[in-house]
Amino acid sequence: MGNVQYTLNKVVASNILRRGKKARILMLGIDGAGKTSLLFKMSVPDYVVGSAISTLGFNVEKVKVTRNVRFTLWDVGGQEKLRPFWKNYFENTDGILFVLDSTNEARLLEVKNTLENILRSPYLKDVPVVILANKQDFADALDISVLVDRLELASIKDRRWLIQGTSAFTGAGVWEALKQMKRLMKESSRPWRRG
Ligand SMILES: Nc1nc2c(ncn2[C@@H]2O[C@H](COP(=O)(O)OP(=O)(O)OP(=O)(O)O)[C@@H](O)[C@H]2O)c(=O)[nH]1
Ligand SMILES: [Mg+2]
Repeated sequence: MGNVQYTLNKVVASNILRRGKKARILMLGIDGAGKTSLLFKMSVPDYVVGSAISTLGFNVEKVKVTRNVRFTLWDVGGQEKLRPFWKNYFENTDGILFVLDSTNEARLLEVKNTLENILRSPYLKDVPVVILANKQDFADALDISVLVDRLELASIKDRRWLIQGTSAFTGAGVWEALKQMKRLMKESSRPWRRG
């Protein structure tokens, strides 16, 4: 009997390993930040950023981060009138990719308020956040250190977070962002959603 149970446990364990881990990642940020462009840069080989079509609903894509880890990425439209719907996507989220346009200094306060609102949600308690300082291919993009300061990121003390420069145009930092997210999730005490 003991042996049967032992064998059974081993089979179950190996099945879980083979299936790997799946995580639900939510991409948020105000309109024009580059969420959809980054989503496709992450999931579509040879993707080239195109004309601006603001997202009215959502896009969802799967990406393989490592042999065992897959992310389901949800990109939700960021126009102000759509933001009240974001909360419908919060439940079961394992990680937040918060995207901002590093060239748009005029909207930084809006970006700051938007991020703070998201992080207040009880559904997103303890959920790690990677802030993507996007459009770093532009010469006038704000430096990471300036963004840390202006967005008062040091005041985020209730979860793991980091900021990563990206460009959906060149692809710079895009892969790193996914790896960093995986690392933050691993470090967080929160259990992963079973995929
Ligand atoms: N040069 C450059 N352009 C970018 C980058 N990321 C996005 N863009 C452009 O910025 C515009 C807005 O990008 P989107 O990906 O549509 O932005 P979004 O965050 O999905 O916007 P909503 O769907 O309205 O919430 C598009 O014209 C993109 O081509 C980038 O890293 N570099
Ligand atoms: Mg979009």
